[in-house]
Amino acid sequence: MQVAQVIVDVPARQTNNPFSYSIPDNLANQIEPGMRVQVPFGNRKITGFVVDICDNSNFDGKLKPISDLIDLYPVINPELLNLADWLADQTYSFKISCLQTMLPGGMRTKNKKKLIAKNQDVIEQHPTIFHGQNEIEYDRGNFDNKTLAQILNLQKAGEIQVEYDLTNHARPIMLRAYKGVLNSEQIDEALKSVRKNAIGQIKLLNILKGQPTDNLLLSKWESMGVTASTLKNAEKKGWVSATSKRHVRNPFLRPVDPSKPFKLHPDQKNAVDSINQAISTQKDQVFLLEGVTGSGKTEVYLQSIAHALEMGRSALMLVPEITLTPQIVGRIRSRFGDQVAMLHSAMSNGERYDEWQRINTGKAKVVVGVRSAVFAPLKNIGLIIMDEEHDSSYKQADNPRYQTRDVAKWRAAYNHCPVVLGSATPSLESRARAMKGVYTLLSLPHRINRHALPHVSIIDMKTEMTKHQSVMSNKLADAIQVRLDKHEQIILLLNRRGYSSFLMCRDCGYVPRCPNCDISLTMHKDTHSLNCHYCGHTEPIPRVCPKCHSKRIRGYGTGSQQLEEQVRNMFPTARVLRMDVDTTRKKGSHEAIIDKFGAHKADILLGTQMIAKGLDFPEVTLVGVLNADSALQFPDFRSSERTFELLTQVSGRSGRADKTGEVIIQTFNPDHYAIKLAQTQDYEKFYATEMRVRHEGKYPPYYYTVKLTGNSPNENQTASEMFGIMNFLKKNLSPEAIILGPTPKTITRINNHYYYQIIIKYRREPKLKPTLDDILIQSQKKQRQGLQIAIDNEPLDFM
Ligand SMILES: Nc1ncnc2c1ncn2[C@@H]1O[C@H](COP(=O)(O)OP(=O)(O)OP(=O)(O)O)[C@@H](O)[C@H]1O
Ligand SMILES: [Zn+2]
Ligand SMILES: [Zn+2]
Repeated sequence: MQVAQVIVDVPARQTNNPFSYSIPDNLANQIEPGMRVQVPFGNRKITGFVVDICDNSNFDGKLKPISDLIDLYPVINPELLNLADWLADQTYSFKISCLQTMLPGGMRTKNKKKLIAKNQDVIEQHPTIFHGQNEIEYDRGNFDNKTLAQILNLQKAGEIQVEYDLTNHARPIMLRAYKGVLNSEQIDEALKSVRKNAIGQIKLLNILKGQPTDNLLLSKWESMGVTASTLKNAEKKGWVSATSKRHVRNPFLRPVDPSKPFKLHPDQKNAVDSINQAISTQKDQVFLLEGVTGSGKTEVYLQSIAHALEMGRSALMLVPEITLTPQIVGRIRSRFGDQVAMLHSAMSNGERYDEWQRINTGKAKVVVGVRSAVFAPLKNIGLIIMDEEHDSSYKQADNPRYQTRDVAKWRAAYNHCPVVLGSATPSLESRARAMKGVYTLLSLPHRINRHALPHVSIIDMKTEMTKHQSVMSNKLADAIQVRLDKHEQIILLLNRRGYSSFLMCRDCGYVPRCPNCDISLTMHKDTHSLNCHYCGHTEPIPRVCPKCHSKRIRGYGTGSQQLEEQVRNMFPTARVLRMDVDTTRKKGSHEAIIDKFGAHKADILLGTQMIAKGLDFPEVTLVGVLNADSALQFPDFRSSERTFELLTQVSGRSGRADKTGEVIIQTFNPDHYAIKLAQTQDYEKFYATEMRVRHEGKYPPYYYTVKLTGNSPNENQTASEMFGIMNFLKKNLSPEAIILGPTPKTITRINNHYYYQIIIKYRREPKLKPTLDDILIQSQKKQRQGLQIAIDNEPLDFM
């Protein structure tokens, strides 16, 4: 008897141990690891992943059998099954959540499925399955195990295709395709038989004469001047045969012109040579490609990907959330065409599924995507690239709380291929590893255009005058005018969305706060509302103060909406675009803004940090940062690094082509080292300074860290549970481990839940892993009492 080991999905009773279920005899050898099944659990049926199959006669038949198959082929391949084990261990999360994370959204729930026959023969040979239809809905109730076994065999043999029906919109679209079936003599005969004025038919026959007999889509025939009705007629006469081809939704909104590789500059060539060497020798070496903004890192990626493809292998390129994607994807597609698949959070479930399918079946060899694409089912990976490796979007905030970099390195080791971490401002962790020789450092110290980096000036807002109560200094306003006069483009960064950051009564000082969270509400003028950016609460903007009824209630702290209004008033003839979360909600709006600005149909692009990174607009010669202090204000050990990185990245958008660029940074902290060093864009000095700060404060990369967060609707309960955990940690860890807290989080209450945290800092702590595993298992019981515990290995922040 065969036994399936199944990781089940029971939210309140999670465990990493699989449960055993018997496989019904007539499905023996049909079920594979990586398929999802339904199994009985208590008196319910639940879903789970098969992780192993064993032939074991020790089980005496008391095992309950698997009740249903959810997948008809493995949706998790052997590499990813292995990875899930490691990931669960690394991130203190349950295997089930790791496995679910690996599937594209939309496939995580139970979907309807369709079986599509490859051709007429399959339909005719299996009347009990297809009943003469080309495609049927797969419903488990309709088939006994024997028929199911037949279906599984057919799918393995490629005779039928299994489609997941994700939503109504995502239903596969079938297109008609026709191919010629006559030989040339038959064609000549047919030509003689048709009437002289049957122009369509004559045209079709002549095309058939010159063409190999491939299946061509109707649209293709139409582009050659053959109509659908001509083809239908020809089908009746037996000149052509018809089939249906599945239409793959195309997530790439616009066509891209092909591009040729550039002749590399010496630094670029050096980098490409080293990377390609590692690809050729199948070495899982990690490179840190440190290149100033505009130094041609992307070209290095492209030529290394080309080499991996030449070696018959695939390539995975990861980019940060949303911002970079449209421009970078365009550049990759222009080089590698249809081999490229994209995985992106702004895609629909259907689009993501289609791309996932193209990757899974080996049709797509190059994957470009955000964080979750690190789980793309690519096989035989020859190169993994992480662009902007320092970016915070690479760390997942929810379970499993993984760092993409670590997953990338795991996959590189598994596939015997190199990883390239690219950045102008590498994370301190990565740079420190490069200094120790764990990573190989490759550097691109010059801009491609050989211009110096843009000139950066700092404006002290404590002393600077501003125009008409605006957030803009006179100097910045003047500089904008100069560029407008020269028809050059400008980027303005204000890292705060909404209209005003809060509302305050000038008479009594009242500030409207969120009823569910410990935070003031943000004013949004377009929706005429006060919004909470944490829980989504909204309420109307009051006309009078709810407390003292004064009419003098006003917004404070300019957000991007208000900046847009101010800029339009100050420069009435300038064409202005705004890019932030609020203007890019609609699908395609992000690309639309980038396209419009790229085509110079606007003069000023303003927005939040979305505009800071990766964009490559040659006409931009001025970048203005309205409030460089936004990130510095956070009480966190990484706030200097974030500030330096943001300022350096946004400065890098200026002067990328033949015109020299300029940057103006407004700040209330002109003497802070992160701002001063961003002015000279001196990463080396920043690295040295910040490493000293981290050393003194016992922060990463000198110390490893873990953050434990607890929350519940009851503050006392949260606090006392967290004290219990702290005592447990103290008892189990060595005296060298530093345990901070429990303390309330910076924003203690979110959505009426109270948050407390404990930080552990350590250098070597062999007992930490078992202790935290224990806490994870214990947290299952606590969860039933309303307390949620999260363990974050190497958290991004201590807030
Ligand atoms: N060898 C080359 N010859 C000519 N032009 C090049 C070469 N390499 C890159 N370029 C061009 O130089 C510009 C800057 O390069 P690229 O965008 O790749 O830099 P980057 O380092 O990735 O930038 P950033 O990190 O600032 O986003 C691009 O427009 C690119 O097409
Ligand atoms: Zn008031
Ligand atoms: Zn709220």
